[in-house]
Amino acid sequence: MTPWDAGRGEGACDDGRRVGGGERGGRIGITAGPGGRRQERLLREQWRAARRRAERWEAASEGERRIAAQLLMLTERGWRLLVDRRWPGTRAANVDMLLIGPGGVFVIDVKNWRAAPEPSGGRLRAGGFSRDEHRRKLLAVTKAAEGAVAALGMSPVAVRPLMAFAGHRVDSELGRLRLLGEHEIGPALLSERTRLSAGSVRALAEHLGRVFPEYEDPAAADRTGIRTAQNRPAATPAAPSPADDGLFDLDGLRRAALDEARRAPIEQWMTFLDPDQLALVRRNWAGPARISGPAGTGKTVVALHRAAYLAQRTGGRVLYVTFANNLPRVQATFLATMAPAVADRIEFSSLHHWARTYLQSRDVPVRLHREKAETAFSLAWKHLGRDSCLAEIDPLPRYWKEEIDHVIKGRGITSFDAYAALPRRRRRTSLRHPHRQAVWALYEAYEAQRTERAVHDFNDVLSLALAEAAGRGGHSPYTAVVVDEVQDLTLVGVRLLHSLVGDSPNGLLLVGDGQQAVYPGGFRLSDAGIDIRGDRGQVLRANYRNSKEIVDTALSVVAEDAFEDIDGSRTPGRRDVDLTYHHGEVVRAVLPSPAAHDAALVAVLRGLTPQELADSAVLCPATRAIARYRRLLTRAGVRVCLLESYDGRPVAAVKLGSYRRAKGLEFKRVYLPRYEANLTVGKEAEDDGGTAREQGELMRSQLFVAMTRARDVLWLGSVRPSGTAGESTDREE
Ligand SMILES: Nc1ncnc2c1ncn2[C@@H]1O[C@H](COP(=O)(O)OP(=O)(O)OP(=O)(O)O)[C@@H](O)[C@H]1O
Repeated sequence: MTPWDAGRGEGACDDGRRVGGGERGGRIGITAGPGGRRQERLLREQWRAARRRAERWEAASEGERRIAAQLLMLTERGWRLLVDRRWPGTRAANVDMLLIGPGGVFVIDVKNWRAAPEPSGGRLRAGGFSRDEHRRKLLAVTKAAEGAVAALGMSPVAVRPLMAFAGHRVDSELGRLRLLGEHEIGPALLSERTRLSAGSVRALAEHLGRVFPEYEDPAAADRTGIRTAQNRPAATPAAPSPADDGLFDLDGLRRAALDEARRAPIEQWMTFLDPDQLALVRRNWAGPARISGPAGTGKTVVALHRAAYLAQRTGGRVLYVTFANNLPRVQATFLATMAPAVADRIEFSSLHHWARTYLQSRDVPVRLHREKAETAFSLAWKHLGRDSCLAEIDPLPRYWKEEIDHVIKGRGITSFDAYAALPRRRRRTSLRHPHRQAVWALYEAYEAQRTERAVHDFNDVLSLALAEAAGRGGHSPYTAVVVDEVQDLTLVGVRLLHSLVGDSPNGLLLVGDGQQAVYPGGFRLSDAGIDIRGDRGQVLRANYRNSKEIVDTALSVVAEDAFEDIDGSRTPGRRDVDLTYHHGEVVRAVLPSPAAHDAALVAVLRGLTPQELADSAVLCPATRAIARYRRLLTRAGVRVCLLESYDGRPVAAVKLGSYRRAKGLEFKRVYLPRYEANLTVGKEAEDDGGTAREQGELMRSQLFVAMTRARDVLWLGSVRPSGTAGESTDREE
């Protein structure tokens, strides 16, 4: 029985019957029937041939030769193996093997130990003795390999250290280090998810072959255990610096990787980054840092790679937080695909969920009760709001609830004096002193009603967590905190996250874009006591998601809406964006009636292939519309997956959700039925002193976010009764 048979029997393939190519790294496929028997025969022949080739190596043991033979089997499936290489920058140190294949780059140290390895307390032991120096050396060589592949734009998350043990059965992990026995190594590597194309494997192997030249000190033969007996070069060339490495068409490599990713489902994750992005992933920052940039510039990509990189480097835990509930699930799925070795050390959570769990773990009672808190507000509004001067500005309670949530409680304001003097960021409607007094009275009445009911609202949860975190002594459980979509957090939320890591080097990373704020209110980083200076504030500028047509359409919605970012800078709505993607198109479907509009939407969705449908989303401004389109589509036989249930794994259904929930996500095709309905809000009301203008601006921001989710097609549905001036159909649907 070959180790490959063993792998099959132990479930290295999902169903033990298939595969070959696809999402796994060129895995061996055995199917039942005559074809399966043929494949099995081929497999056995390959194994015998690999064993013969491995015999040519002067390996110290039969077990090591078996490992070599297993890796040679991989070379039949598009993997490249570099054996016994010199560690650049050292004279005597060597690297046993570098293996490059669809599953990534593996830096391999082969061990022929009598005793089995015992990972314990983050250290490596065997036979009762510490063997940790071997772990440390392998991690150091891996770092050199990460630096080498970075020259080709490859993220460090695709490089993994691996110790292979001759004569033992092992399959475990020690931090980012994978420990595999001679039986386990082949099947384990083949079941790695595909992340590199054949062209990338070739280019990386050639590049690494030059950076890590063949080892040539014959005296070291015994030490390395495995070495080629033939064709040893007479002299070893010096390792070229990446800059001298003129043989690579880096852009070509990246383009090929991208073309491949674009054909794949939208959930495919990236291994190659651009040099600016990669530099941010690997950067050493002396304190809190911030990455901003327009929609689609790769902020989340960088943040996820950075989280994985920090988890790899530090061995500690990383907290990755966003405001929205659904996003952490999706991002956790992406990260687990991209960097499985560290996935269990990166915690993805929405801010409120994290705060509640944290308070529970500290035995702080939390009585979050949304409905009772809403009742408390309704009563306060009835008694003190609706007949006050506030009703002159906006007779509906919603605006005033937002004022309390986002401006007063969200910013941790606890006295009227502080509120009276507060610049109300991102709130356009100006409030004079009597209005602020009325708001404060409403706030106090709400707090009294809420306290009477003994319940908390969402802001209370964050304030309680902040008080607890600020008062706690000892070490934080996190070495780093990454905050995505930071513009939607409240000031108290940002203070809370800052308190977990303080100003420690590489501790806090804030990622976001003020133009995509979809909640009212705002704050400045300086209000949170976070000082981001010099190179710790970085801006990404190249949009990788949207074509010019889509960007122009989205920007035209917010063109008049200048916005203030969390660093206090003011930017015009129509900002400059560097475009790199050119394939997306805008399709406008202008229909004479709501019924015709909906029929057109259904028709276009029904015309999609299952894969196209899976890469599509229908986005609506409000919950009522979502319920309506859900019924409509389901009745028409179009499978629907609500965005709140989507977790980033490919699912054969069109996604459906609100503009807000689509935040941070992207789809190949985005359908916005009746998109223009919100465009006019607040336009007529311009400066009448009311809140319509501000609310219109918020709706436009949300529509902007929804539009910029589209990569290949942005479908804009609208209704204009026949004969209405300006009717047009840019493309028949
Ligand atoms: N270097 C790159 N080369 C090619 N594509 C890239 C690159 N960086 C990011 N992308 C792709 O661009 C798209 C946008 O990336 P991402 O979601 O990280 O952007 P973002 O700035 O967070 O967007 P938003 O703010 O709109 O949510 C993704 O499809 C991502 O895979």
